[in-house]
Amino acid sequence: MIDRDAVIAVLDAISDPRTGQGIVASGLAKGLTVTSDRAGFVIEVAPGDTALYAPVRDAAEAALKAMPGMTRVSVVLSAEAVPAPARRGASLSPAAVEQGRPKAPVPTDRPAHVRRVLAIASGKGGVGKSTVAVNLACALSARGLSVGILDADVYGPSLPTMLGLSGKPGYEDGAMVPHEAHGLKAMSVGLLTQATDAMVWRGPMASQAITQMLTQTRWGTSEAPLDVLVVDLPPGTGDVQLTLIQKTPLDGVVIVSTPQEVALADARRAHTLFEKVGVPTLGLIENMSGDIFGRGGARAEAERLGVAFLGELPLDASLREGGDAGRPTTLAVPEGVVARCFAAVAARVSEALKL
Ligand SMILES: Nc1ncnc2c1ncn2[C@@H]1O[C@H](COP(=O)(O)OP(=O)(O)OP(=O)(O)O)[C@@H](O)[C@H]1O
Repeated sequence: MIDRDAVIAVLDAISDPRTGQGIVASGLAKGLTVTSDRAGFVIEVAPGDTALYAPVRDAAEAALKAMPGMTRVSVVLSAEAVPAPARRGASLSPAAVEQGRPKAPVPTDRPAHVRRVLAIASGKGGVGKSTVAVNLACALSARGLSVGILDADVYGPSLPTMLGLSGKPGYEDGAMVPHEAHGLKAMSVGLLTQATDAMVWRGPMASQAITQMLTQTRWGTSEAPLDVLVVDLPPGTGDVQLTLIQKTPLDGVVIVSTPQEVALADARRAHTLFEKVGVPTLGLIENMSGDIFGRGGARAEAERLGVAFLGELPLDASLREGGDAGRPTTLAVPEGVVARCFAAVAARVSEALKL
């Protein structure tokens, strides 16, 4: 059983050559995902810095692989198209936003026979976005809706683990056939590629692959359309996310945050990004709410932003265990606190999306 703190300690023993700090402490390791036997994250650097950071990636990979119980490690070194400081501005600049939804009300990438597309986003990695995506999908399905889930989290695809999926999707009449798990139709970038194949997942290729999975998967048919497709986005507000949300006809987004200020600041940034491209934020969910991280931060933030607060999920070992075992807690313990929380969120989301 790999412990997230142990992973962070291992990574912080490696220095960021620019700052001299540990690579987690310096913010270099992004989107860190730790499951029971795997870990992965992404290092985003300016194009001129790849040679400088390649040894850091190699050292991190070697150090993680040496941890007892670790079966798969994915460290992605990704060079941005423009240097990082300029990129952040560009993500939210009027020029970027100009290309957004309001000017293009009928995006071409709408998947066929899918009534609504709901994104699950977070400003920060590791806040429980995938956990929320999977459990919310189950809760929507429990309302009698036909539900699909697309794991677009190129930095750390966790759907295969969380739903117990393996094997490539089928292919029929020019379209991919999604897996079925717990009544959900499911696709994940993790099923299409080895996550260790770092180079494949550079920005532009990542969004291309996701667009393909979105539009070339048989989610529904004319007789049996899919009611809602839940898309688990990669964490953050960088290029991959921007391209995706500009290309994808999202009907709404649910933003997941932990209660700490750092996570909330990123959640705020995510909300701003979606707002600017015309995708309504259906609400904020506070995850890992409770003693360790505090409570109530996301509710207050939702109020400040003028969006709905959808609920708080406690820090609960069953969520982690359910995720690791491929059995979402919402289904495993249907009368529990977690399932009740997601049932309420599903009701509000259904209403907002007119499902
Ligand atoms: N409320 C919770 N209580 C306990 N563990 C949780 C909770 N929510 C999520 N986790 C665990 O935290 C880890 C990270 O969660 P998850 O993969 O859902 O986050 P994420 O935001 O999708 O991460 P990333 O963006 O880095 O892919 C997982 O091991 C998950 O099981």
